[in-house]
Amino acid sequence: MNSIVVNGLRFHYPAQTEPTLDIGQLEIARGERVFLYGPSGSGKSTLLSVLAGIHRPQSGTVAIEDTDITALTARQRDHFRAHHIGYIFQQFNLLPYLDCIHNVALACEFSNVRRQRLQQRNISPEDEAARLLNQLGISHEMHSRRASELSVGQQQRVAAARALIGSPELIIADEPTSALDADSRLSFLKLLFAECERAGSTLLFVSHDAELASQFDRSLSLSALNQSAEA
Ligand SMILES: Nc1ncnc2c1ncn2[C@@H]1O[C@H](COP(=O)(O)OP(=O)(O)OP(=O)(O)O)[C@@H](O)[C@H]1O
Repeated sequence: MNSIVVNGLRFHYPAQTEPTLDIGQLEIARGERVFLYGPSGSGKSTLLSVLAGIHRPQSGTVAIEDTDITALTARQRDHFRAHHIGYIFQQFNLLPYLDCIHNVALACEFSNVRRQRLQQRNISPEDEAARLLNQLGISHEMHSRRASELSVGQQQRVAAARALIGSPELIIADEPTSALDADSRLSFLKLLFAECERAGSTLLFVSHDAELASQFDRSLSLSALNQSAEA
Protein backbone atom coordinates (compact mmCIF):
# COMPACT_ATOMS: atom_id res chain seq x y z
CA MET A 1 0.00 0.00 0.00
CA ASN A 2 1.24 3.48 -0.83
CA SER A 3 0.85 6.62 1.19
CA ILE A 4 1.85 8.93 -1.69
CA VAL A 5 1.54 8.32 -5.45
CA VAL A 6 2.42 11.13 -7.86
CA ASN A 7 2.04 10.87 -11.63
CA GLY A 8 2.94 13.43 -14.30
CA LEU A 9 3.01 16.31 -11.82
CA ARG A 10 3.69 19.78 -13.23
CA PHE A 11 3.45 22.87 -11.08
CA HIS A 12 4.38 26.51 -11.65
CA TYR A 13 3.66 29.64 -9.60
CA PRO A 14 1.43 32.21 -11.39
CA ALA A 15 4.25 34.54 -12.46
CA GLN A 16 6.49 31.73 -13.75
CA THR A 17 6.69 30.39 -17.27
CA GLU A 18 8.84 27.32 -16.47
CA PRO A 19 7.49 24.77 -14.00
CA THR A 20 9.09 24.63 -10.55
CA LEU A 21 8.10 20.97 -10.42
CA ASP A 22 8.00 18.45 -13.25
CA ILE A 23 7.91 14.99 -11.70
CA GLY A 24 7.06 11.92 -13.78
CA GLN A 25 6.46 9.48 -10.96
CA LEU A 26 6.93 9.22 -7.21
CA GLU A 27 5.71 6.54 -4.83
CA ILE A 28 6.18 6.46 -1.07
CA ALA A 29 4.99 3.40 0.80
CA ARG A 30 2.77 3.56 3.87
CA GLY A 31 4.90 3.76 7.02
CA GLU A 32 8.07 4.61 5.07
CA ARG A 33 10.49 7.24 6.42
CA VAL A 34 11.85 9.29 3.53
CA PHE A 35 14.55 11.97 3.54
CA LEU A 36 14.12 14.57 0.75
CA TYR A 37 17.07 16.79 -0.13
CA GLY A 38 18.14 19.24 -2.81
CA PRO A 39 19.75 22.67 -3.26
CA SER A 40 18.12 25.79 -1.85
CA GLY A 41 15.41 27.01 -4.22
CA SER A 42 15.07 23.66 -6.02
CA GLY A 43 11.43 23.27 -5.00
CA LYS A 44 11.41 21.06 -1.89
CA SER A 45 8.93 23.22 0.07
CA THR A 46 6.86 23.63 -3.08
CA LEU A 47 6.64 19.84 -3.49
CA LEU A 48 5.61 19.44 0.16
CA SER A 49 2.88 22.04 -0.22
CA VAL A 50 1.56 20.35 -3.38
CA LEU A 51 1.52 16.97 -1.59
CA ALA A 52 -0.36 18.60 1.30
CA GLY A 53 -2.90 20.14 -1.08
CA ILE A 54 -1.96 23.74 -0.27
CA HIS A 55 -1.08 24.29 -3.94
CA ARG A 56 -2.81 22.45 -6.76
CA PRO A 57 -0.67 21.34 -9.72
CA GLN A 58 -1.57 22.51 -13.24
CA SER A 59 -1.40 18.89 -14.41
CA GLY A 60 -0.90 15.37 -13.09
CA THR A 61 -2.34 13.49 -10.14
CA VAL A 62 -1.38 13.35 -6.47
CA ALA A 63 -2.91 10.51 -4.45
CA ILE A 64 -2.53 10.67 -0.68
CA GLU A 65 -3.75 7.57 1.15
CA ASP A 66 -5.62 6.55 -2.03
CA THR A 67 -7.43 9.90 -2.41
CA ASP A 68 -6.63 11.90 -5.54
CA ILE A 69 -6.37 15.33 -3.93
CA THR A 70 -6.07 17.07 -7.31
CA ALA A 71 -9.75 16.17 -7.85
CA LEU A 72 -10.79 18.00 -4.65
CA THR A 73 -11.80 21.65 -4.24
CA ALA A 74 -9.57 23.93 -2.15
CA ARG A 75 -11.98 23.58 0.78
CA GLN A 76 -12.05 19.78 0.50
CA ARG A 77 -8.25 19.75 0.35
CA ASP A 78 -8.12 21.86 3.56
CA HIS A 79 -10.36 19.34 5.32
CA PHE A 80 -8.39 16.40 3.95
CA ARG A 81 -5.15 17.95 5.22
CA ALA A 82 -6.60 18.66 8.68
CA HIS A 83 -7.69 15.02 9.04
CA HIS A 84 -4.87 13.09 7.41
CA ILE A 85 -1.69 15.18 7.26
CA GLY A 86 0.47 16.56 10.07
CA TYR A 87 2.57 19.39 8.63
CA ILE A 88 5.59 20.85 10.42
CA PHE A 89 6.09 24.15 8.59
CA GLN A 90 9.48 25.81 8.17
CA GLN A 91 8.06 28.84 10.02
CA PHE A 92 6.12 26.64 12.52
CA ASN A 93 2.87 28.69 12.22
CA LEU A 94 2.16 28.52 15.96
CA LEU A 95 -0.36 30.97 17.43
CA PRO A 96 1.85 33.28 19.54
CA TYR A 97 -0.80 34.09 22.19
CA LEU A 98 -1.74 30.44 22.87
CA ASP A 99 0.22 28.28 25.31
CA CYS A 100 2.01 25.08 24.24
CA ILE A 101 -0.84 22.72 25.20
CA HIS A 102 -3.47 24.71 23.32
CA ASN A 103 -1.29 25.19 20.24
CA VAL A 104 -0.96 21.41 20.02
CA ALA A 105 -4.58 20.57 20.92
CA LEU A 106 -5.80 23.09 18.32
CA ALA A 107 -5.14 20.55 15.54
CA CYS A 108 -8.00 18.48 17.03
CA GLU A 109 -10.37 21.48 16.95
CA PHE A 110 -10.03 21.50 13.17
CA SER A 111 -10.47 17.76 12.72
CA ASN A 112 -13.15 15.48 14.10
CA VAL A 113 -11.14 12.55 12.66
CA ARG A 114 -8.17 13.35 14.88
CA ARG A 115 -10.48 13.99 17.86
CA GLN A 116 -12.24 10.66 17.37
CA ARG A 117 -8.95 8.76 17.21
CA LEU A 118 -8.13 10.14 20.67
CA GLN A 119 -11.66 9.47 21.95
CA GLN A 120 -11.25 5.82 20.94
CA ARG A 121 -8.21 5.71 23.21
CA ASN A 122 -10.16 7.53 25.93
CA ILE A 123 -7.76 10.44 26.03
CA SER A 124 -8.47 14.17 25.81
CA PRO A 125 -6.63 16.41 23.29
CA GLU A 126 -5.05 18.30 26.22
CA ASP A 127 -3.72 15.10 27.85
CA GLU A 128 -2.35 13.83 24.53
CA ALA A 129 -0.79 17.26 23.87
CA ALA A 130 0.95 17.05 27.26
CA ARG A 131 2.21 13.51 26.54
CA LEU A 132 3.60 14.50 23.13
CA LEU A 133 5.23 17.67 24.47
CA ASN A 134 6.93 15.66 27.23
CA GLN A 135 8.08 13.07 24.68
CA LEU A 136 9.58 15.82 22.53
CA GLY A 137 11.45 17.36 25.46
CA ILE A 138 9.11 20.21 26.41
CA SER A 139 8.84 19.71 30.15
CA HIS A 140 5.64 20.10 32.18
CA GLU A 141 6.63 23.57 33.54
CA MET A 142 6.70 24.93 30.01
CA HIS A 143 3.30 23.62 28.91
CA SER A 144 1.44 26.76 29.97
CA ARG A 145 3.98 29.12 28.38
CA ARG A 146 2.87 31.11 25.34
CA ALA A 147 4.44 30.21 22.01
CA SER A 148 5.82 33.77 21.74
CA GLU A 149 7.91 33.12 24.88
CA LEU A 150 9.67 30.03 23.52
CA SER A 151 13.05 29.64 21.85
CA VAL A 152 13.05 28.73 18.17
CA GLY A 153 14.12 25.15 18.95
CA GLN A 154 11.28 24.84 21.49
CA GLN A 155 8.79 26.20 18.95
CA GLN A 156 9.93 23.52 16.50
CA ARG A 157 9.17 20.82 19.08
CA VAL A 158 5.71 22.26 19.77
CA ALA A 159 5.04 22.37 16.02
CA ALA A 160 6.08 18.70 15.80
CA ALA A 161 3.70 17.75 18.63
CA ARG A 162 0.88 19.62 16.85
CA ALA A 163 1.59 17.70 13.63
CA LEU A 164 1.57 14.36 15.46
CA ILE A 165 -1.54 14.73 17.62
CA GLY A 166 -4.42 12.48 16.58
CA SER A 167 -2.11 10.19 14.55
CA PRO A 168 -2.47 11.53 10.99
CA GLU A 169 -1.45 8.99 8.33
CA LEU A 170 1.20 11.27 6.80
CA ILE A 171 3.68 13.57 8.56
CA ILE A 172 5.35 16.19 6.37
CA ALA A 173 8.29 17.97 7.97
CA ASP A 174 9.97 20.97 6.31
CA GLU A 175 13.41 21.39 7.89
CA PRO A 176 12.13 20.76 11.42
CA THR A 177 15.61 20.44 12.95
CA SER A 178 17.23 23.58 11.52
CA ALA A 179 17.32 25.37 14.89
CA LEU A 180 18.66 22.43 16.90
CA ASP A 181 22.26 21.52 17.71
CA ALA A 182 23.68 18.21 16.40
CA ASP A 183 22.88 16.17 19.56
CA SER A 184 19.37 17.58 19.94
CA ARG A 185 18.76 16.99 16.22
CA LEU A 186 19.42 13.28 16.50
CA SER A 187 17.38 12.85 19.68
CA PHE A 188 14.50 14.87 18.15
CA LEU A 189 14.62 12.60 15.10
CA LYS A 190 14.52 9.45 17.25
CA LEU A 191 11.45 10.79 19.11
CA LEU A 192 9.77 11.75 15.85
CA PHE A 193 10.44 8.24 14.47
CA ALA A 194 9.10 6.64 17.66
CA GLU A 195 5.87 8.67 17.49
CA CYS A 196 5.43 7.97 13.75
CA GLU A 197 5.93 4.26 14.38
CA ARG A 198 3.48 4.29 17.28
CA ALA A 199 0.83 5.88 15.01
CA GLY A 200 1.82 3.96 11.85
CA SER A 201 2.45 7.31 10.08
CA THR A 202 4.49 7.81 6.92
CA LEU A 203 7.20 10.48 7.31
CA LEU A 204 8.45 12.77 4.54
CA PHE A 205 11.25 14.91 5.93
CA VAL A 206 13.15 17.74 4.22
CA SER A 207 16.53 18.78 5.53
CA HIS A 208 19.81 20.30 4.38
CA ASP A 209 21.60 18.20 6.98
CA ALA A 210 22.94 15.28 4.91
CA GLU A 211 24.21 13.57 8.07
CA LEU A 212 20.63 12.73 9.03
CA ALA A 213 19.95 10.84 5.79
CA SER A 214 21.35 7.51 7.01
CA GLN A 215 18.66 7.39 9.72
CA PHE A 216 15.90 7.08 7.10
CA ASP A 217 14.57 4.14 5.07
CA ARG A 218 15.27 6.02 1.83
CA SER A 219 16.77 9.28 0.54
CA LEU A 220 15.29 11.12 -2.42
CA SER A 221 17.10 13.78 -4.41
CA LEU A 222 14.64 16.36 -5.72
CA SER A 223 17.06 17.26 -8.53
CA ALA A 224 17.02 13.61 -9.68
CA LEU A 225 13.23 13.44 -9.47
CA ASN A 226 12.51 16.78 -11.06
CA GLN A 227 12.74 17.14 -14.84
CA SER A 228 12.23 20.91 -14.56
CA ALA A 229 14.98 23.03 -16.13
CA GLU A 230 15.32 25.07 -12.93
CA ALA A 231 15.98 22.12 -10.62
N1 LIG B 1 4.82 31.88 -3.41
C1 LIG B 1 5.72 31.86 -4.41
N2 LIG B 1 5.52 32.57 -5.54
C2 LIG B 1 6.40 32.54 -6.57
N3 LIG B 1 7.54 31.81 -6.54
C3 LIG B 1 7.81 31.08 -5.43
C4 LIG B 1 6.91 31.07 -4.32
N4 LIG B 1 7.45 30.23 -3.36
C5 LIG B 1 8.60 29.78 -3.87
N5 LIG B 1 8.82 30.28 -5.12
C6 LIG B 1 9.97 29.97 -5.99
O1 LIG B 1 9.93 28.58 -6.30
C7 LIG B 1 11.25 28.03 -6.27
C8 LIG B 1 11.31 26.87 -5.28
O2 LIG B 1 11.15 27.39 -3.96
P1 LIG B 1 11.06 26.43 -2.69
O3 LIG B 1 10.80 27.28 -1.49
O4 LIG B 1 10.12 25.33 -2.99
O5 LIG B 1 12.55 25.84 -2.65
P2 LIG B 1 13.29 24.99 -1.53
O6 LIG B 1 14.02 23.88 -2.25
O7 LIG B 1 12.32 24.54 -0.48
O8 LIG B 1 14.32 26.04 -0.94
P3 LIG B 1 15.02 26.16 0.53
O9 LIG B 1 15.89 24.93 0.67
O10 LIG B 1 15.83 27.41 0.39
O11 LIG B 1 13.94 26.24 1.55
C9 LIG B 1 12.19 29.18 -5.95
O12 LIG B 1 12.73 29.67 -7.17
C10 LIG B 1 11.31 30.22 -5.30
O13 LIG B 1 11.76 31.52 -5.55
